[in-house]
Amino acid sequence: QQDPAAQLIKFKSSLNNTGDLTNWDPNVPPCAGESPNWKGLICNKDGSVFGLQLQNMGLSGTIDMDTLAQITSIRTLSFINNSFEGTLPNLLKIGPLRGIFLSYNKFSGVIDGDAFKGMSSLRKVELGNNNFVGKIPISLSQLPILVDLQLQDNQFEGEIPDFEQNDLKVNFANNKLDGHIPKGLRNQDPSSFAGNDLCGKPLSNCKKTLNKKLIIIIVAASVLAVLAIIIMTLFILRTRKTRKNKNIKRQLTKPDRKNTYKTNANEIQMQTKLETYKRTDNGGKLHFLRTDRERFELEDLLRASADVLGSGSFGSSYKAMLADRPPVVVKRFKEMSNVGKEEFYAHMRLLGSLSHPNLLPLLAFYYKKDEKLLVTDFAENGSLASHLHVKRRPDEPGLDWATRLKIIKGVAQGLDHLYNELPRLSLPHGHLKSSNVLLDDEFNPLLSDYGLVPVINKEHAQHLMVAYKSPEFTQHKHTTKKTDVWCLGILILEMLTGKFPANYLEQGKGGKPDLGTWVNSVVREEWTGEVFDKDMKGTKNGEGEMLKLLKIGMRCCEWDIARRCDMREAVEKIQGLKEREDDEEYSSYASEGDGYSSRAMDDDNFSFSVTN
Ligand SMILES: Nc1ncnc2c1ncn2[C@@H]1O[C@H](COP(=O)(O)OP(=O)(O)OP(=O)(O)O)[C@@H](O)[C@H]1O
Repeated sequence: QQDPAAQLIKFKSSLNNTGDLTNWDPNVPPCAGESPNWKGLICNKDGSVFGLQLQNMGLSGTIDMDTLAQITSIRTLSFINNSFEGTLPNLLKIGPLRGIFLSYNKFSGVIDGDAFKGMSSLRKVELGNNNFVGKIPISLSQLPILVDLQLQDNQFEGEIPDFEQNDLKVNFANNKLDGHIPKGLRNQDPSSFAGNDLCGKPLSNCKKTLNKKLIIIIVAASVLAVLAIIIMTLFILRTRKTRKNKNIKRQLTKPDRKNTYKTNANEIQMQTKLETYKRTDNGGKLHFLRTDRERFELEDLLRASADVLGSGSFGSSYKAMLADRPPVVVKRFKEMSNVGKEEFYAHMRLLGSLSHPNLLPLLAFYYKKDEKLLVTDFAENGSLASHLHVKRRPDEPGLDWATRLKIIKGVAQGLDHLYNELPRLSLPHGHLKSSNVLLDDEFNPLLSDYGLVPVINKEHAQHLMVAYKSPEFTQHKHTTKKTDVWCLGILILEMLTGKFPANYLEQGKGGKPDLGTWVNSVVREEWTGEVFDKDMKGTKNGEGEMLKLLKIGMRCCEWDIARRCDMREAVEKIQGLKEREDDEEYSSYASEGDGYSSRAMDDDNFSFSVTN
């Protein structure tokens, strides 16, 4: 890049009223490492310029984007509360910008629809309290990782484009906007839309929609009245079995935290299913795999009452309440014919021989050519996924930091055991994700669905198993021993941020960022303080260890396999995290608490930058 000092001096020459910038001295380097020598700069550790923060300085004149674009390390520009006039500067000149802050100036005019087109790194856009007119530029709604958009107190008019970004917070108050509030913004605070002519959630219903709805309801009611007799007759004519099946559907409700669907109908479903097994496989039997458990037979399962736990990528899972013993889980697998019967039996025996406090034991299996059942223990506290992502009651606390740390340590130990015991498998786990981390009554983690890659049909595995969402597979169609490490990294980031990775797995679809972009946006931005799950309590003094874990997660998610750590290193680093406050170095970052408002992180280091 061009000499940044010279470029900054040139940039300054197009500004008026630069009394606050007198220490911009061409003979002194702008940055000494991450400490700025010149006022209003944010510096990277390597001494390059990360951003300009020229706020409240009475500046006016021209923001010379061509000159700033010569400083290729620039990622954020703030000119809040100055006296700049004219149209929006051409931001596309600095494509990788992550933040642009122009609120409280006198900018005016229409902003071109494409003004933000392709700025895929842009996360924060603040244009509030100016005099912009015309439509909200549609390209803003297409920014994949936008989280903060402030357009309040301008004169934007017309309808709001369809914003659909996850985690986006907007403020459109006091403009001249009208029409429906788009679906993707229904969860925003109502005050963000005040002072416009908008309708629909979170504001009151739109009149037209109400009329339409009323008409629909009246028409539907008349049609229903006419058809009522026919429907009644049909009901009477239905067979008893059909009625039962309808009940099954009706009675299903949303899962609770332990993912159980409480309904008697499910019992019938499971028993019918298992009876089918018995009939079609010559009275085939359940192959029990453990010597450390009391044995049970298929008949015991048939007699058990059962709840549906849920349906995953392979089939449904049921919780079966056997008489006089703890409940077990029966999971149906439809796509498990990758190997012949003998090989399948051998592989099940191998998995059934594994024993570790952090592995959900495989108790038994049932074999049929195109469908298999695997029987495991039931985990009392459901899955990690449900604790992170299912909506809680207000009185239910989220998982605190100490519990999350205990869980990730257990996960690491379980993986370590799999790597030691299944050295011949290239993917000893293969399907590591938060719904396959189950929690016992004391919130100890138990890994499930491990070691199954060899028996799952290849096409199905590649379509649905987590390991095949890794960058090495999506890009180069191969997996390695480090692929499980990538899954571990995603799990770590999910636990720390509370975000659901599946939302990011549909690569590039619907304007969503692909998973890689999401991971990068989590770890590379200067918002480390914001990144942690707000529902994670007990973080006081734990920030240093949380940051260390974030860094481990990032190392595990490294796209470049050569740079990604291996399982051994990941496990050792996780085990090295301190659990107790009085441990030495526990609160290594805590003392810096008040001095920063945001933090930046690069591949090898965390760095802190003062922005306010
Ligand atoms: N042994 C178990 N104890 C308690 N809950 C379980 C158990 N096994 C599965 N569950 C829960 O039941 C639900 C359905 O699980 P299932 O394994 O069928 O699908 P999944 O994990 O969501 O997806 P996949 O099939 O890709 O693994 C999940 O929420 C899971 O966490």
